[in-house]
Amino acid sequence: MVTMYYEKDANQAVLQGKTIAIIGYGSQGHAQAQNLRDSGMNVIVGLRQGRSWQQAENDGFEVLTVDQAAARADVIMILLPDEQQGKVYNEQIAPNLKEGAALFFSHGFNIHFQQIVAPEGVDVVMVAPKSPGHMVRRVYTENFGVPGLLAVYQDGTGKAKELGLAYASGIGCTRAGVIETTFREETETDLFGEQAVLCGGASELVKAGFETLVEAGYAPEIAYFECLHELKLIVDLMYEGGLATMRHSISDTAEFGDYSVGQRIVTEETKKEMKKVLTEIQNGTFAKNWIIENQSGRAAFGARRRIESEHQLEVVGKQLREMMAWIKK
Ligand SMILES: NC(=O)C1=CN([C@@H]2O[C@H](COP(=O)(O)OP(=O)(O)OC[C@H]3O[C@@H](n4cnc5c(N)ncnc54)[C@H](OP(=O)(O)O)[C@@H]3O)[C@@H](O)[C@H]2O)C=CC1
Ligand SMILES: CC[C@](O)(C(C)=O)C(=O)O
Ligand SMILES: [Mg+2]
Ligand SMILES: [Mg+2]
Repeated sequence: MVTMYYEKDANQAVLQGKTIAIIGYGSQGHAQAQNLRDSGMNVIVGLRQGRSWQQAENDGFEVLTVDQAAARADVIMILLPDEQQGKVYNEQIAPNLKEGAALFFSHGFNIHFQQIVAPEGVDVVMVAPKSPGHMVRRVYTENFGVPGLLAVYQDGTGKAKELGLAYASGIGCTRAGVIETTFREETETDLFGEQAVLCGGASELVKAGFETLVEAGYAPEIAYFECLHELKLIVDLMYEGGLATMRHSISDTAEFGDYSVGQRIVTEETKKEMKKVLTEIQNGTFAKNWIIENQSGRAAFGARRRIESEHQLEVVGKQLREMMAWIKK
Protein backbone atom coordinates (compact mmCIF):
# COMPACT_ATOMS: atom_id res chain seq x y z
CA MET A 1 0.00 0.00 0.00
CA VAL A 2 1.14 3.54 -0.66
CA THR A 3 1.72 6.00 2.18
CA MET A 4 -0.73 8.91 2.13
CA TYR A 5 -0.37 12.21 3.96
CA TYR A 6 -3.12 14.63 4.95
CA GLU A 7 -3.44 18.01 6.69
CA LYS A 8 -2.74 16.46 10.09
CA ASP A 9 0.70 15.28 8.88
CA ALA A 10 1.83 18.71 7.68
CA ASN A 11 3.16 21.63 9.66
CA GLN A 12 3.01 24.84 7.63
CA ALA A 13 4.94 26.65 10.37
CA VAL A 14 8.10 25.03 8.95
CA LEU A 15 7.81 27.49 6.06
CA GLN A 16 6.91 30.56 8.09
CA GLY A 17 9.63 33.21 7.90
CA LYS A 18 11.17 31.52 4.87
CA THR A 19 11.18 32.97 1.35
CA ILE A 20 9.79 30.74 -1.38
CA ALA A 21 10.85 31.59 -4.94
CA ILE A 22 8.54 30.27 -7.63
CA ILE A 23 10.60 30.14 -10.82
CA GLY A 24 8.19 30.39 -13.77
CA TYR A 25 4.65 31.74 -13.74
CA GLY A 26 2.83 29.52 -16.22
CA SER A 27 0.24 26.83 -15.63
CA GLN A 28 1.71 25.49 -12.36
CA GLY A 29 3.67 28.60 -11.36
CA HIS A 30 0.74 31.00 -11.13
CA ALA A 31 -1.38 28.45 -9.25
CA GLN A 32 1.23 27.38 -6.72
CA ALA A 33 2.43 30.97 -6.09
CA GLN A 34 -1.10 32.23 -5.44
CA ASN A 35 -2.09 29.26 -3.25
CA LEU A 36 1.06 29.60 -1.11
CA ARG A 37 0.48 33.35 -0.70
CA ASP A 38 -3.14 32.75 0.32
CA SER A 39 -1.83 30.22 2.86
CA GLY A 40 0.17 33.07 4.44
CA MET A 41 3.58 32.27 2.96
CA ASN A 42 6.21 34.69 1.71
CA VAL A 43 6.41 34.19 -2.07
CA ILE A 44 8.54 35.87 -4.71
CA VAL A 45 8.56 35.03 -8.43
CA GLY A 46 11.64 34.51 -10.63
CA LEU A 47 11.30 35.11 -14.38
CA ARG A 48 12.82 36.44 -17.57
CA GLN A 49 11.39 39.60 -19.16
CA GLY A 50 8.26 38.46 -21.01
CA ARG A 51 4.54 37.87 -20.88
CA SER A 52 4.53 36.12 -17.52
CA TRP A 53 6.51 38.90 -15.81
CA GLN A 54 3.71 41.38 -16.42
CA GLN A 55 1.09 38.84 -15.36
CA ALA A 56 2.84 38.04 -12.07
CA GLU A 57 3.22 41.76 -11.30
CA ASN A 58 -0.45 42.36 -12.13
CA ASP A 59 -1.27 39.56 -9.67
CA GLY A 60 0.62 41.49 -7.00
CA PHE A 61 3.87 39.54 -6.73
CA GLU A 62 7.38 40.88 -6.35
CA VAL A 63 9.05 39.69 -9.56
CA LEU A 64 12.81 39.35 -9.93
CA THR A 65 15.17 37.85 -12.45
CA VAL A 66 15.82 34.16 -11.84
CA ASP A 67 19.31 34.72 -10.39
CA GLN A 68 18.06 37.44 -8.01
CA ALA A 69 15.12 35.31 -6.86
CA ALA A 70 17.38 32.29 -6.30
CA ALA A 71 19.79 34.37 -4.22
CA ARG A 72 16.94 35.50 -1.94
CA ALA A 73 15.16 32.16 -1.53
CA ASP A 74 15.17 29.44 1.12
CA VAL A 75 12.97 27.25 -1.07
CA ILE A 76 13.21 27.36 -4.87
CA MET A 77 10.37 25.69 -6.77
CA ILE A 78 11.39 25.27 -10.42
CA LEU A 79 8.25 25.54 -12.58
CA LEU A 80 9.84 26.27 -15.95
CA PRO A 81 9.14 24.05 -18.97
CA ASP A 82 11.07 20.81 -18.35
CA GLU A 83 13.28 21.33 -21.40
CA GLN A 84 14.49 24.74 -20.12
CA GLN A 85 15.17 23.76 -16.53
CA GLY A 86 18.72 22.36 -16.93
CA LYS A 87 20.12 25.43 -18.65
CA VAL A 88 18.41 27.94 -16.35
CA TYR A 89 19.45 25.96 -13.27
CA ASN A 90 23.11 25.75 -14.31
CA GLU A 91 23.43 29.36 -15.44
CA GLN A 92 21.21 31.26 -13.02
CA ILE A 93 20.19 29.18 -10.02
CA ALA A 94 23.22 27.03 -9.08
CA PRO A 95 25.65 29.98 -8.76
CA ASN A 96 23.20 31.76 -6.43
CA LEU A 97 22.01 28.92 -4.18
CA LYS A 98 22.00 30.01 -0.53
CA GLU A 99 23.52 27.76 2.12
CA GLY A 100 20.75 25.37 3.28
CA ALA A 101 18.41 26.24 0.41
CA ALA A 102 16.02 23.60 -0.89
CA LEU A 103 15.27 22.77 -4.53
CA PHE A 104 11.70 21.80 -5.35
CA PHE A 105 10.16 20.36 -8.53
CA SER A 106 6.68 19.36 -9.71
CA HIS A 107 8.00 16.76 -12.15
CA GLY A 108 11.10 14.60 -11.78
CA PHE A 109 12.41 14.64 -15.38
CA ASN A 110 15.53 16.79 -14.86
CA ILE A 111 16.62 15.18 -11.61
CA HIS A 112 15.90 11.60 -12.67
CA PHE A 113 17.57 12.02 -16.07
CA GLN A 114 20.41 14.01 -14.49
CA GLN A 115 20.01 17.26 -16.40
CA ILE A 116 20.22 18.92 -12.97
CA VAL A 117 22.70 17.69 -10.38
CA ALA A 118 22.21 19.45 -7.06
CA PRO A 119 25.11 19.98 -4.68
CA GLU A 120 25.35 17.75 -1.62
CA GLY A 121 23.59 19.15 1.41
CA VAL A 122 20.76 20.65 -0.59
CA ASP A 123 17.27 19.21 -0.10
CA VAL A 124 15.81 18.01 -3.40
CA VAL A 125 12.08 17.49 -3.10
CA MET A 126 9.15 16.96 -5.44
CA VAL A 127 5.63 18.17 -4.77
CA ALA A 128 3.63 17.31 -7.87
CA PRO A 129 -0.04 18.24 -8.02
CA LYS A 130 -1.82 15.56 -10.05
CA SER A 131 -3.72 18.14 -12.00
CA PRO A 132 -3.26 20.92 -14.55
CA GLY A 133 -2.29 24.22 -12.90
CA HIS A 134 -5.62 25.96 -13.42
CA MET A 135 -7.38 23.25 -11.41
CA VAL A 136 -4.71 23.56 -8.68
CA ARG A 137 -5.78 27.17 -8.25
CA ARG A 138 -9.52 26.78 -8.78
CA VAL A 139 -9.97 23.88 -6.37
CA TYR A 140 -7.90 25.70 -3.70
CA THR A 141 -10.19 28.75 -3.95
CA GLU A 142 -13.12 26.38 -3.39
CA ASN A 143 -11.49 25.52 -0.03
CA PHE A 144 -10.20 22.15 -1.12
CA GLY A 145 -7.12 20.95 -2.98
CA VAL A 146 -6.06 18.58 -5.72
CA PRO A 147 -4.23 15.35 -4.82
CA GLY A 148 -0.47 15.42 -5.11
CA LEU A 149 2.70 13.36 -4.99
CA LEU A 150 5.63 13.87 -2.62
CA ALA A 151 9.16 12.55 -3.12
CA VAL A 152 12.52 13.25 -1.55
CA TYR A 153 15.53 12.66 -3.81
CA GLN A 154 18.15 14.16 -1.51
CA ASP A 155 17.69 14.92 2.19
CA GLY A 156 20.46 17.44 2.78
CA THR A 157 19.10 18.91 5.99
CA GLY A 158 17.36 15.87 7.48
CA LYS A 159 14.11 17.85 7.21
CA ALA A 160 13.34 17.56 3.51
CA LYS A 161 10.14 15.56 3.93
CA GLU A 162 8.78 17.92 6.58
CA LEU A 163 9.48 20.83 4.26
CA GLY A 164 7.81 19.05 1.35
CA LEU A 165 4.69 18.32 3.39
CA ALA A 166 4.48 21.97 4.52
CA TYR A 167 4.70 23.06 0.87
CA ALA A 168 2.11 20.48 -0.22
CA SER A 169 -0.18 21.82 2.50
CA GLY A 170 0.44 25.41 1.37
CA ILE A 171 -0.78 24.65 -2.15
CA GLY A 172 -3.77 22.67 -0.85
CA CYS A 173 -2.71 19.13 -1.78
CA THR A 174 -2.80 17.67 1.75
CA ARG A 175 -6.51 18.60 1.93
CA ALA A 176 -7.11 15.94 -0.71
CA GLY A 177 -4.21 13.61 0.11
CA VAL A 178 -0.57 13.31 -0.90
CA ILE A 179 0.97 10.00 -1.96
CA GLU A 180 4.63 9.31 -1.18
CA THR A 181 6.62 8.23 -4.21
CA THR A 182 10.10 8.50 -5.74
CA PHE A 183 11.44 10.79 -8.48
CA ARG A 184 11.88 7.74 -10.68
CA GLU A 185 8.35 6.46 -10.21
CA GLU A 186 6.75 9.87 -10.77
CA THR A 187 8.84 10.61 -13.85
CA GLU A 188 8.31 7.27 -15.56
CA THR A 189 4.60 6.97 -14.79
CA ASP A 190 3.87 10.61 -15.69
CA LEU A 191 5.62 10.26 -19.06
CA PHE A 192 3.93 6.94 -19.75
CA GLY A 193 0.48 8.25 -18.78
CA GLU A 194 0.70 11.34 -20.97
CA GLN A 195 2.16 9.50 -23.98
CA ALA A 196 0.20 6.26 -24.03
CA VAL A 197 -3.14 7.18 -22.47
CA LEU A 198 -3.96 10.78 -21.60
CA CYS A 199 -2.46 12.79 -24.47
CA GLY A 200 -0.95 10.60 -27.21
CA GLY A 201 -3.37 7.70 -26.84
CA ALA A 202 -6.51 9.80 -26.40
CA SER A 203 -5.68 12.24 -29.24
CA GLU A 204 -5.04 9.48 -31.75
CA LEU A 205 -8.17 7.58 -30.67
CA VAL A 206 -10.28 10.72 -31.16
CA LYS A 207 -8.69 11.47 -34.55
CA ALA A 208 -9.04 7.90 -35.82
CA GLY A 209 -12.73 7.82 -34.83
CA PHE A 210 -13.39 11.22 -36.44
CA GLU A 211 -11.58 10.26 -39.67
CA THR A 212 -13.44 6.93 -39.90
CA LEU A 213 -16.83 8.66 -39.74
CA VAL A 214 -15.90 11.50 -42.10
CA GLU A 215 -14.33 9.13 -44.66
CA ALA A 216 -17.59 7.13 -44.58
CA GLY A 217 -19.49 10.28 -45.59
CA TYR A 218 -20.88 11.49 -42.27
CA ALA A 219 -20.92 15.22 -41.42
CA PRO A 220 -17.69 16.38 -39.78
CA GLU A 221 -19.76 18.31 -37.22
CA ILE A 222 -21.56 15.12 -36.12
CA ALA A 223 -18.25 13.23 -36.07
CA TYR A 224 -16.74 15.97 -33.88
CA PHE A 225 -19.56 15.70 -31.35
CA GLU A 226 -19.40 11.91 -31.21
CA CYS A 227 -15.64 11.49 -31.00
CA LEU A 228 -14.39 14.57 -29.12
CA HIS A 229 -17.10 16.64 -27.47
CA GLU A 230 -18.81 13.73 -25.71
CA LEU A 231 -15.52 12.34 -24.47
CA LYS A 232 -15.50 14.90 -21.65
CA LEU A 233 -18.92 13.77 -20.47
CA ILE A 234 -17.76 10.15 -20.40
CA VAL A 235 -14.45 10.98 -18.69
CA ASP A 236 -16.27 13.07 -16.06
CA LEU A 237 -18.30 9.99 -15.14
CA MET A 238 -15.15 7.83 -14.95
CA TYR A 239 -13.54 10.51 -12.75
CA GLU A 240 -16.52 10.52 -10.37
CA GLY A 241 -16.87 6.76 -9.92
CA GLY A 242 -14.57 4.77 -12.17
CA LEU A 243 -15.65 2.68 -15.16
CA ALA A 244 -18.64 1.32 -13.20
CA THR A 245 -20.24 4.76 -12.77
CA MET A 246 -19.70 5.53 -16.44
CA ARG A 247 -21.24 2.19 -17.43
CA HIS A 248 -24.13 2.72 -15.04
CA SER A 249 -24.94 6.05 -16.66
CA ILE A 250 -24.74 5.04 -20.32
CA SER A 251 -27.42 2.98 -22.07
CA ASP A 252 -27.25 -0.82 -21.96
CA THR A 253 -26.78 -0.68 -25.72
CA ALA A 254 -23.63 1.42 -25.24
CA GLU A 255 -22.45 -0.87 -22.44
CA PHE A 256 -22.90 -3.96 -24.64
CA GLY A 257 -20.95 -2.20 -27.42
CA ASP A 258 -18.26 -1.24 -24.93
CA TYR A 259 -17.74 -4.90 -23.90
CA SER A 260 -17.98 -6.38 -27.38
CA VAL A 261 -15.92 -3.84 -29.36
CA GLY A 262 -13.47 -2.09 -26.98
CA GLN A 263 -10.90 -4.88 -27.12
CA ARG A 264 -11.01 -4.92 -30.92
CA ILE A 265 -9.85 -1.29 -30.86
CA VAL A 266 -7.26 -1.44 -28.07
CA THR A 267 -5.81 -4.86 -28.81
CA GLU A 268 -3.08 -7.10 -27.39
CA GLU A 269 -0.92 -5.48 -30.09
CA THR A 270 -1.65 -2.05 -28.56
CA LYS A 271 -0.64 -3.32 -25.12
CA LYS A 272 2.58 -4.77 -26.57
CA GLU A 273 3.36 -1.35 -28.02
CA MET A 274 2.58 0.29 -24.65
CA LYS A 275 5.17 -1.98 -23.05
CA LYS A 276 7.73 -0.87 -25.67
CA VAL A 277 6.87 2.77 -24.95
CA LEU A 278 7.40 2.16 -21.23
CA THR A 279 10.76 0.51 -21.88
CA GLU A 280 11.87 3.50 -23.98
CA ILE A 281 10.93 5.80 -21.10
CA GLN A 282 12.71 3.62 -18.52
CA ASN A 283 15.92 3.23 -20.53
CA GLY A 284 16.16 6.95 -21.29
CA THR A 285 15.48 6.73 -25.06
CA PHE A 286 12.54 9.14 -24.87
CA ALA A 287 14.45 11.57 -22.64
CA LYS A 288 17.44 11.52 -25.03
CA ASN A 289 15.22 12.17 -28.06
CA TRP A 290 13.43 15.06 -26.33
CA ILE A 291 16.69 16.62 -25.16
CA ILE A 292 18.22 16.36 -28.66
CA GLU A 293 15.03 17.77 -30.26
CA ASN A 294 15.36 20.83 -28.02
CA GLN A 295 19.09 21.21 -28.60
CA SER A 296 18.56 21.15 -32.35
CA GLY A 297 15.88 23.86 -32.43
CA ARG A 298 12.68 21.75 -32.22
CA ALA A 299 12.22 21.48 -36.01
CA ALA A 300 10.21 18.24 -35.98
CA PHE A 301 8.20 19.35 -32.95
CA GLY A 302 7.27 22.68 -34.55
CA ALA A 303 6.30 21.11 -37.87
CA ARG A 304 4.11 18.48 -36.21
CA ARG A 305 2.44 21.12 -34.04
CA ARG A 306 1.44 23.05 -37.19
CA ILE A 307 0.23 19.96 -39.07
CA GLU A 308 -1.90 18.87 -36.10
CA SER A 309 -3.47 22.32 -35.78
CA GLU A 310 -4.62 22.09 -39.42
CA HIS A 311 -6.46 18.76 -38.98
CA GLN A 312 -10.11 18.95 -40.05
CA LEU A 313 -11.17 17.97 -36.52
CA GLU A 314 -9.52 21.12 -35.17
CA VAL A 315 -10.99 23.40 -37.86
CA VAL A 316 -14.53 22.08 -37.39
CA GLY A 317 -14.16 22.04 -33.61
CA LYS A 318 -13.15 25.70 -33.53
CA GLN A 319 -16.26 26.68 -35.49
CA LEU A 320 -18.56 24.56 -33.35
CA ARG A 321 -17.15 25.82 -30.06
CA GLU A 322 -17.83 29.39 -31.22
CA MET A 323 -21.51 28.41 -31.20
CA MET A 324 -21.36 26.91 -27.69
CA ALA A 325 -21.56 29.92 -25.39
CA TRP A 326 -21.23 27.81 -22.21
CA ILE A 327 -17.80 26.54 -23.28
CA LYS A 328 -16.40 30.02 -23.89
CA LYS A 329 -17.56 31.01 -20.40
N1 LIG B 1 1.11 21.98 -16.86
C1 LIG B 1 0.74 21.27 -15.80
O1 LIG B 1 -0.39 21.33 -15.37
C2 LIG B 1 1.71 20.38 -15.08
C3 LIG B 1 3.05 20.67 -15.11
N2 LIG B 1 3.91 19.99 -14.29
C4 LIG B 1 5.30 20.37 -14.29
O2 LIG B 1 5.41 21.72 -13.83
C5 LIG B 1 6.54 22.35 -14.45
C6 LIG B 1 6.10 23.64 -15.13
O3 LIG B 1 5.28 23.31 -16.22
P1 LIG B 1 4.13 24.30 -16.74
O4 LIG B 1 3.50 25.00 -15.58
O5 LIG B 1 3.28 23.49 -17.67
O6 LIG B 1 5.00 25.37 -17.56
P2 LIG B 1 4.47 26.56 -18.50
O7 LIG B 1 4.98 26.31 -19.86
O8 LIG B 1 3.00 26.74 -18.33
O9 LIG B 1 5.15 27.86 -17.87
C7 LIG B 1 6.47 28.13 -18.01
C8 LIG B 1 6.83 29.43 -17.30
O10 LIG B 1 8.25 29.53 -17.30
C9 LIG B 1 8.63 30.78 -17.86
N3 LIG B 1 9.89 30.58 -18.57
C10 LIG B 1 10.10 29.80 -19.67
N4 LIG B 1 11.39 29.84 -20.01
C11 LIG B 1 12.01 30.64 -19.11
C12 LIG B 1 13.35 31.05 -18.93
N5 LIG B 1 14.31 30.65 -19.76
N6 LIG B 1 13.63 31.87 -17.88
C13 LIG B 1 12.66 32.30 -17.05
N7 LIG B 1 11.35 31.93 -17.17
C14 LIG B 1 11.05 31.12 -18.20
C15 LIG B 1 7.50 31.19 -18.77
O11 LIG B 1 7.52 32.61 -18.91
P3 LIG B 1 7.34 33.38 -20.31
O12 LIG B 1 5.96 33.97 -20.26
O13 LIG B 1 8.39 34.43 -20.24
O14 LIG B 1 7.53 32.40 -21.40
C16 LIG B 1 6.30 30.69 -17.96
O15 LIG B 1 5.98 31.61 -16.95
C17 LIG B 1 7.14 21.30 -15.37
O16 LIG B 1 8.14 20.63 -14.65
C18 LIG B 1 5.96 20.36 -15.65
O17 LIG B 1 6.34 19.04 -16.01
C19 LIG B 1 3.48 19.03 -13.41
C20 LIG B 1 2.16 18.71 -13.34
C21 LIG B 1 1.17 19.28 -14.25
C1 LIG C 1 -1.03 14.93 -18.60
C2 LIG C 1 0.00 15.97 -18.89
C3 LIG C 1 0.86 16.35 -17.70
O1 LIG C 1 1.61 15.24 -17.29
C4 LIG C 1 -0.03 16.82 -16.58
C5 LIG C 1 -0.93 17.98 -16.74
O2 LIG C 1 -0.04 16.18 -15.55
C6 LIG C 1 1.83 17.45 -18.17
O3 LIG C 1 3.04 17.18 -18.22
O4 LIG C 1 1.37 18.55 -18.50
MG1 LIG D 1 1.15 14.60 -15.38
MG1 LIG E 1 3.76 15.45 -17.47
